[in-house]
This record gives sequence, structure tokens and C-alpha cells, in this order.
Amino acid sequence: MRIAEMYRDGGFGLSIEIFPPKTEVGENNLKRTLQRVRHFEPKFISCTYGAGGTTRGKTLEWCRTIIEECNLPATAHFTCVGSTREELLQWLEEAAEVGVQNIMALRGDAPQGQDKFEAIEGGCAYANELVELIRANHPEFGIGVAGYPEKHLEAPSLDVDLQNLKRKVDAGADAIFTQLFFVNDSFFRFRDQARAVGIDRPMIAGIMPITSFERIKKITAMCGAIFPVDLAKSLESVKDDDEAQFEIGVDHAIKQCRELIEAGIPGIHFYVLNKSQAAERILGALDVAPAIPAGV
Ligand SMILES: NC(=O)C1=CN([C@@H]2O[C@H](COP(=O)(O)OP(=O)(O)OC[C@H]3O[C@@H](n4cnc5c(N)ncnc54)[C@H](O)[C@@H]3O)[C@@H](O)[C@H]2O)C=CC1
Ligand SMILES: Nc1nc(=O)c2c([nH]1)NC[C@@H]1CN(c3ccc(C(=O)N[C@@H](CCC(=O)O)C(=O)O)cc3)CN21
Repeated sequence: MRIAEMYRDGGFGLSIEIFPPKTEVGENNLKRTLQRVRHFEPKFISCTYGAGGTTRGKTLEWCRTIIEECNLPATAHFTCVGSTREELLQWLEEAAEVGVQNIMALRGDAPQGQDKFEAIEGGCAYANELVELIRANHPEFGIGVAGYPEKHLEAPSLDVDLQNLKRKVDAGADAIFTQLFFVNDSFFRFRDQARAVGIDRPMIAGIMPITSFERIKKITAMCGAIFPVDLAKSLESVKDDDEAQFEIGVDHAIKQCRELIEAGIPGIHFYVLNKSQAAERILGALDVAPAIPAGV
């Protein structure tokens, strides 16, 4: 199923994001995680491509696993980093052969060790160009793009960033998946501002459960997400207790998701980052996905 159809019925769509692990232990963990989360019957599972500026991983191989072993639609993340248009087109051919139906079209982070993203000669400089390239050559793909409720780190203002989001929508994006955020008001405000400038695609909330304070500090620094002071304080107060941090994170995510669902948003995209425990607890409290059968 393509992204455009997934959110058409006005219901609620759950989706899940993983990244390609770098070690065999990581791969085995991810396989186990996939065998669990597939029971949540998400609309799709997506796999990142060079997330956080790392070299690109085995995105399409994991998409194949999602399709064949989970029986679910796969969405491949795809960035402009380091590829010419010709190479991008070749990769899209491969994605189609694997059976990928949807692409998350991103510019990508600057490679590690480089502080700024730079387009290569013959490549794409911004995600809107990548969306155009996909639309012109592969009209059959569904396309998701990123939105930034708290502004993209490099954008001079939220207004400018919104205009750039509009370019991606005008180029043919089907839905917007937001950067992770911890403050729902950021999402609601952004959604309203987007609508006011004519952005009419479904806006899916990107949620990352906090499982450890140290890790989330690193990730929020990379994403620029606002961290509520109260939440930081309560995590800080249990900084030597991993279990307590996990509980606080799960609790916050449940409250956040409940409010979003009650507001009638079209979907939640979970950055589960290859672990299922937090997502299981959160979804178990929300009544938007089937439970994982005993014995899995
Ligand atoms: N799940 C994932 O893999 C996610 C990755 N990201 C990362 O976030 C970063 C940004 O990616 P995208 O949002 O796809 O990039 P983008 O190209 O939409 O935006 C990147 C920056 O350039 C500006 N910009 C965009 N189009 C422009 C244009 N035509 N002219 C001038 N300025 C323009 C934007 O305001 C923004 O500051 C990447 O680092 C991406 O990998 C973000 C969210 C999720
Ligand atoms: N700017 C940006 N880039 C992204 O890639 C990205 C976002 N934002 N926002 C949402 C998600 C979060 N993503 C993430 C976040 C962390 C890891 C991660 O921790 N990965 C590995 C390797 C990290 C490394 O090599 O340093 C890990 O084992 O921890 C992966 C994807 C991908 N997405």
C-alpha cells in the first residue's frame, strides 16, 4: 500500500522506524524486535539510510526482511548525501525490485566529521529536489518527507522552514512525518501554521520513547528537540537508575500519545530504534494496536 492511501480513510495509522545495525549482535536483536513489533500491524515499517550522518547501511536488505518476514509494507529512507542523480535513480530501481512501495525522501545529515551538508556535483541539494526526481521517474512510489515542529536546526526561522516544507509538498510528497518532539504544543502549532500556508497533507507525529537520559540528550542535540525542564529534572533525579529513567520515559510518551490521539491526528510514527520494550509498554496503554500474542 502507498502512503497516500494509508491515511485516506480518516482512521489512525501507526508506523515504526528502525535503523540498520552495524554488528551481528545488533542484527539478531533487530530480527527479534521485528518479529515482535509486526504484531502491532503497523501501516509500514521504515528503515533509515545513513541516519545521523553515518555511512549508509543496508537499508534495502532490511526492507526485504520487512516485506518477506514481517509481511508488512516497507518504507525506505533515502537521502541526497554523496550520490549523483544517476546513482539516486539506480538506487530507486533497486528499491522497486525489492518491492519497496514508499520512500522517505530526505536531504540527509552531514556525514560525520563534516559540520555542514554539502551537495555533490550532479546531486540534489535539498529534499524537494529529491521528491521531484522520484516523482518524475517513479510515479509509482509513495513519498514521505520530514517536517520540523520546532524548526530544522539549520533553518533561519520557522517561516522559512515552512516554505521549504511547502516546496516538498508541491513537488509531490504524500505525507509529512515530523521530527521527534516532547512537547505536543509544538506539534499542534506547527500543524496549524502548515495548514495556514496551504500544506494539506497528513501530518504524522514522530515520537521517540526516552529509554535513557544520556542517550536522549545526544539524540535531542542532533535533532534540536526542546526538552521540557520538568522532564529533564525528573530524569536527572534518577540518573543512576536505568529502570526509573525508562519508566519516566514510557510515562511521558503515553501521556504525549494519548493527547495526540484524542486530538484526532492521522498517525504516530515511532522511532523505536531497534528495541521493542518501550513501544510495547506505550502501545499496550493506548488501544491503537493489537497485543503481541503470548509465546512470541
Ligand atoms: N528518520 C530520519 O532518517 C530523519 C532524518 N532527518 C534528517 O534531518 C535532516 C534534514 O532533512 P530534510 O528535512 O529532508 O531536508 P530539507 O532539504 O527539507 O531541509 C534541510 C534544510 O534546508 C532548508 N531547505 C529545504 N529546502 C530548501 C530550498 N529549496 N532552498 C533553501 N533551503 C531549503 C530547510 O529549511 C532546512 O533547514 C537531514 O539531516 C535528515 O536526514 C530528519 C527527520 C527524520
Ligand atoms: N537529524 C536527524 N537525523 C536522523 O537520522 C534522524 C532524526 N534527525 N530524527 C529522527 C530519527 C532518529 N534517528 C536515529 C537516531 C539514533 C540512531 C542511533 O543511535 N543509531 C546507532 C548508531 C549511531 C552511531 O553510529 O553513532 C546506535 O547504535 O546508537 C539511529 C537513528 C534517525 N532519525
